[in-house]
Amino acid sequence: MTRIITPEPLTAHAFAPFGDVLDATGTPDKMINQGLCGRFHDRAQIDVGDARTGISIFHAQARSFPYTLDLVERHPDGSQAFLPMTQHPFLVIVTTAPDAPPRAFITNGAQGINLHRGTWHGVLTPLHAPGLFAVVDRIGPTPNLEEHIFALPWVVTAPGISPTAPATGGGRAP
Ligand SMILES: NC(=O)N[C@@H](O)C(=O)O
Ligand code: NI
Repeated sequence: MTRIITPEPLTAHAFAPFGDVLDATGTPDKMINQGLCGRFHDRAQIDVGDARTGISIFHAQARSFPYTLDLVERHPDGSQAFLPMTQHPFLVIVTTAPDAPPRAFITNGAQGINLHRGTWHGVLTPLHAPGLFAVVDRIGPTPNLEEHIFALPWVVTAPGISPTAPATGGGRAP
Protein backbone atom coordinates (compact mmCIF):
# COMPACT_ATOMS: atom_id res chain seq x y z
CA MET A 1 0.00 0.00 0.00
CA THR A 2 1.52 3.34 -1.10
CA ARG A 3 0.71 6.38 0.97
CA ILE A 4 0.37 9.34 -1.42
CA ILE A 5 0.65 13.08 -0.80
CA THR A 6 -0.35 15.49 -3.56
CA PRO A 7 1.28 18.91 -3.19
CA GLU A 8 -0.68 22.12 -3.22
CA PRO A 9 0.41 25.71 -3.93
CA LEU A 10 1.88 27.40 -0.86
CA THR A 11 -0.32 30.06 0.70
CA ALA A 12 0.14 31.95 3.96
CA HIS A 13 -3.32 30.89 5.11
CA ALA A 14 -2.78 27.16 4.56
CA PHE A 15 0.73 27.28 6.05
CA ALA A 16 -0.22 29.38 9.10
CA PRO A 17 -0.43 26.44 11.56
CA PHE A 18 3.13 25.45 10.61
CA GLY A 19 4.96 28.71 10.01
CA ASP A 20 5.18 31.99 8.14
CA VAL A 21 5.33 32.54 4.37
CA LEU A 22 7.68 35.27 3.21
CA ASP A 23 6.83 36.90 -0.10
CA ALA A 24 6.26 40.23 -1.75
CA THR A 25 2.58 39.85 -2.52
CA GLY A 26 0.19 42.73 -2.02
CA THR A 27 1.05 46.26 -1.09
CA PRO A 28 4.39 46.90 0.61
CA ASP A 29 4.15 48.04 4.22
CA LYS A 30 6.52 50.88 3.41
CA MET A 31 8.15 52.38 0.35
CA ILE A 32 11.86 53.10 1.00
CA ASN A 33 15.01 54.04 -0.90
CA GLN A 34 13.52 57.07 -2.61
CA GLY A 35 10.42 55.10 -3.50
CA LEU A 36 12.40 52.48 -5.42
CA CYS A 37 11.95 49.65 -2.94
CA GLY A 38 8.90 48.18 -1.24
CA ARG A 39 9.51 46.93 2.31
CA PHE A 40 7.30 44.01 3.34
CA HIS A 41 8.03 44.58 6.97
CA ASP A 42 8.44 42.05 9.78
CA ARG A 43 6.81 39.14 7.98
CA ALA A 44 8.22 36.28 10.05
CA GLN A 45 8.87 35.69 13.73
CA ILE A 46 12.33 34.32 14.53
CA ASP A 47 12.24 32.28 17.74
CA VAL A 48 15.53 31.02 19.13
CA GLY A 49 14.81 31.23 22.84
CA ASP A 50 17.89 32.41 24.74
CA ALA A 51 20.34 31.26 22.05
CA ARG A 52 21.83 33.14 19.13
CA THR A 53 20.30 33.59 15.66
CA GLY A 54 22.55 32.59 12.78
CA ILE A 55 22.36 32.76 9.00
CA SER A 56 23.77 29.75 7.14
CA ILE A 57 23.86 28.82 3.47
CA PHE A 58 22.53 25.43 2.41
CA HIS A 59 23.47 23.97 -0.96
CA ALA A 60 21.04 21.05 -1.17
CA GLN A 61 20.73 18.38 -3.86
CA ALA A 62 17.72 18.86 -6.12
CA ARG A 63 15.02 16.18 -5.83
CA SER A 64 12.37 15.10 -8.33
CA PHE A 65 8.90 13.62 -8.37
CA PRO A 66 7.71 11.16 -7.30
CA TYR A 67 9.53 12.00 -4.08
CA THR A 68 9.82 9.53 -1.23
CA LEU A 69 9.39 11.06 2.20
CA ASP A 70 10.93 8.64 4.66
CA LEU A 71 11.70 11.04 7.51
CA VAL A 72 10.38 14.14 9.22
CA GLU A 73 12.19 16.18 11.83
CA ARG A 74 11.61 19.09 14.12
CA HIS A 75 13.60 21.66 16.06
CA PRO A 76 12.19 21.94 19.59
CA ASP A 77 14.38 24.90 20.55
CA GLY A 78 13.84 27.29 17.67
CA SER A 79 12.31 28.33 14.37
CA GLN A 80 13.97 27.68 11.00
CA ALA A 81 13.63 29.87 7.91
CA PHE A 82 14.50 28.85 4.34
CA LEU A 83 15.00 31.75 1.94
CA PRO A 84 15.76 30.65 -1.64
CA MET A 85 18.71 32.31 -3.39
CA THR A 86 17.39 31.33 -6.80
CA GLN A 87 13.96 31.84 -8.34
CA HIS A 88 13.01 28.18 -8.36
CA PRO A 89 10.03 26.58 -6.63
CA PHE A 90 10.85 24.14 -3.84
CA LEU A 91 8.90 21.47 -2.00
CA VAL A 92 7.81 22.04 1.60
CA ILE A 93 6.43 19.16 3.63
CA VAL A 94 4.99 19.66 7.11
CA THR A 95 2.79 17.73 9.49
CA THR A 96 1.14 18.31 12.84
CA ALA A 97 2.55 14.99 14.13
CA PRO A 98 4.51 12.05 12.74
CA ASP A 99 1.37 9.91 12.75
CA ALA A 100 -0.73 12.54 10.99
CA PRO A 101 -0.94 12.80 7.17
CA PRO A 102 1.72 15.27 6.03
CA ARG A 103 0.86 18.23 3.83
CA ALA A 104 3.06 19.11 0.87
CA PHE A 105 3.32 22.57 -0.63
CA ILE A 106 5.13 23.90 -3.68
CA THR A 107 6.39 27.47 -3.52
CA ASN A 108 5.95 29.84 -6.44
CA GLY A 109 9.67 30.60 -6.79
CA ALA A 110 9.42 33.92 -4.95
CA GLN A 111 8.46 32.64 -1.52
CA GLY A 112 10.46 31.72 1.55
CA ILE A 113 9.22 29.98 4.68
CA ASN A 114 9.84 30.26 8.39
CA LEU A 115 8.96 27.08 10.27
CA HIS A 116 7.65 27.67 13.77
CA ARG A 117 9.61 26.12 16.63
CA GLY A 118 8.67 22.44 16.90
CA THR A 119 6.98 22.10 13.50
CA TRP A 120 7.51 18.61 12.06
CA HIS A 121 8.90 18.96 8.53
CA GLY A 122 10.71 17.21 5.73
CA VAL A 123 14.28 18.33 5.19
CA LEU A 124 15.02 21.12 2.73
CA THR A 125 13.81 19.85 -0.67
CA PRO A 126 14.83 21.85 -3.72
CA LEU A 127 13.27 20.86 -7.05
CA HIS A 128 15.88 22.54 -9.25
CA ALA A 129 19.67 22.95 -9.11
CA PRO A 130 21.35 24.86 -7.60
CA GLY A 131 19.50 24.26 -4.38
CA LEU A 132 20.91 27.38 -2.71
CA PHE A 133 19.14 28.76 0.38
CA ALA A 134 19.89 31.18 3.17
CA VAL A 135 18.78 29.53 6.40
CA VAL A 136 18.00 31.52 9.54
CA ASP A 137 17.85 29.42 12.67
CA ARG A 138 19.11 28.87 16.20
CA ILE A 139 22.80 28.60 16.91
CA GLY A 140 23.08 26.98 20.32
CA PRO A 141 24.75 24.27 22.38
CA THR A 142 21.95 21.68 22.06
CA PRO A 143 21.32 19.43 19.04
CA ASN A 144 17.90 21.02 18.58
CA LEU A 145 16.85 18.12 16.34
CA GLU A 146 14.30 15.32 16.71
CA GLU A 147 13.81 12.89 13.83
CA HIS A 148 11.04 10.42 13.01
CA ILE A 149 11.66 7.75 10.39
CA PHE A 150 8.45 6.40 8.87
CA ALA A 151 7.98 2.64 8.98
CA LEU A 152 6.06 3.10 5.71
CA PRO A 153 7.28 6.06 3.63
CA TRP A 154 5.00 8.57 1.95
CA VAL A 155 5.25 9.29 -1.79
CA VAL A 156 4.79 12.87 -2.90
CA THR A 157 3.53 13.08 -6.46
CA ALA A 158 3.88 15.98 -8.82
CA PRO A 159 0.64 17.93 -8.80
CA GLY A 160 -1.90 15.88 -10.74
CA ILE A 161 0.54 13.04 -11.58
CA SER A 162 0.31 9.58 -10.01
CA PRO A 163 3.61 7.82 -9.20
CA THR A 164 4.82 5.52 -12.00
CA ALA A 165 8.61 5.96 -12.12
CA PRO A 166 10.61 4.74 -9.13
CA ALA A 167 10.67 7.39 -6.44
CA THR A 168 13.83 9.43 -5.93
CA GLY A 169 15.79 9.53 -2.69
CA GLY A 170 13.96 10.54 0.42
CA GLY A 171 14.82 13.04 3.08
CA ARG A 172 18.20 11.47 3.86
CA ALA A 173 21.41 12.33 2.02
CA PRO A 174 22.50 9.51 -0.33
N1 LIG B 1 19.59 19.74 9.84
C1 LIG B 1 19.55 20.87 9.16
O1 LIG B 1 20.30 21.79 9.40
N2 LIG B 1 18.60 20.98 8.19
C2 LIG B 1 17.30 20.50 8.45
O2 LIG B 1 16.90 21.04 9.70
C3 LIG B 1 16.34 20.88 7.40
O3 LIG B 1 15.19 21.23 7.74
O4 LIG B 1 16.74 20.80 6.21
NI1 NI C 1 14.92 21.49 9.73
